[in-house]
Amino acid sequence: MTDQRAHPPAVSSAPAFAVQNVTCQYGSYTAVEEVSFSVSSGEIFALLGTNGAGKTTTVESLQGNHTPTSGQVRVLGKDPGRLWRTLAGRVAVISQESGFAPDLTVAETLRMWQALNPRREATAFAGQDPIDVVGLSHRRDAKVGVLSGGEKRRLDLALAVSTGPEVLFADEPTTGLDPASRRSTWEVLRTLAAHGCAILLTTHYLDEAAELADQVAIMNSGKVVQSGTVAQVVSAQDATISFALPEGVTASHLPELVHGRTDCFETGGRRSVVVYTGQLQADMLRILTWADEEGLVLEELAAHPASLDEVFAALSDQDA
Ligand SMILES: Nc1ncnc2c1ncn2[C@@H]1O[C@H](COP(=O)(O)OP(=O)(O)OP(=O)(O)O)[C@@H](O)[C@H]1O
Repeated sequence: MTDQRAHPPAVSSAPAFAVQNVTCQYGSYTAVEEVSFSVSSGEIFALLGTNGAGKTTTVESLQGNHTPTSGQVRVLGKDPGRLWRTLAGRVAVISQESGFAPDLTVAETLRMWQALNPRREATAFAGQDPIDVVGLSHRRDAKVGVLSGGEKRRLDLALAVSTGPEVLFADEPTTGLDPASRRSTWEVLRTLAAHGCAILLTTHYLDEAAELADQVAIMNSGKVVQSGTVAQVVSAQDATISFALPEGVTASHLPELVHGRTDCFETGGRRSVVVYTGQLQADMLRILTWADEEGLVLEELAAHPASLDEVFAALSDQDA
């Protein structure tokens, strides 16, 4: 699979879209509180969070569908609440609810869309039929009403691709897709970004965010509680070192040896230890030096940085 991210994206200095100190209230209930982020051309930004964290409300304010109680929202330099129409064709939206006419075929739906939203020149997938790009060629003449959920998602993507957008708001674009379709959607998103499109991705699939996003923000109870590159976000969580305890060695040696906390467990009559550490390199060096000095062989020795799933679970647990 070609990694389009290997080519540096066309990043300009002005953000393609941004929210600054945005707060959204429904009556007295604060759904989004002082949220800020800014995304440049060619970047993929993943907005993550538990159910009800405030992602949709934030995205709706970027789409001009929700006016924040306070703060500023800009898309391609414009206030989307007032000037959404002027952004037509330049901004594409993949929403969770597709509003397609069920009696039109896939091809007719695309033609109607293109008539309403003229395509920009020299964009990703120039010269290609968007229906082919998303792998819907075999359903070109099928009525939209009979498409499966996954096929409708792909039609959504075809319409988004068809105008060559500068900004794409993609709300859970791979929900309901089989693994192969999911991967091909990732390729399409990467190609759009490689051609300068700024993408806001909301997803509950953390592997998807880890795979695609240049930046992520994790929301919880209306606030951004962690943000940065995936590497920065996972570095905030402890890494693990694990190994089988050699015969005659007890885990009580380890707390003095390492910075992190240790856990011991037994499986199949074999005792193993896990060290949770914020200082992976230093603790690994201490463990290896200790084993070397003691003449021990550490079987099943492994080191793992934290995953986005673990960071997400830890932040959700804190809130709980
Ligand atoms: N129109 C509304 N009136 C009152 N409360 C609302 C309204 N819309 C959303 N909320 C509340 O605001 C909070 C944030 O909702 P939002 O839909 O933004 O969350 P989300 O992160 O997108 O969740 P999910 O992952 O479940 O889609 C939730 O507690 C929700 O119940």
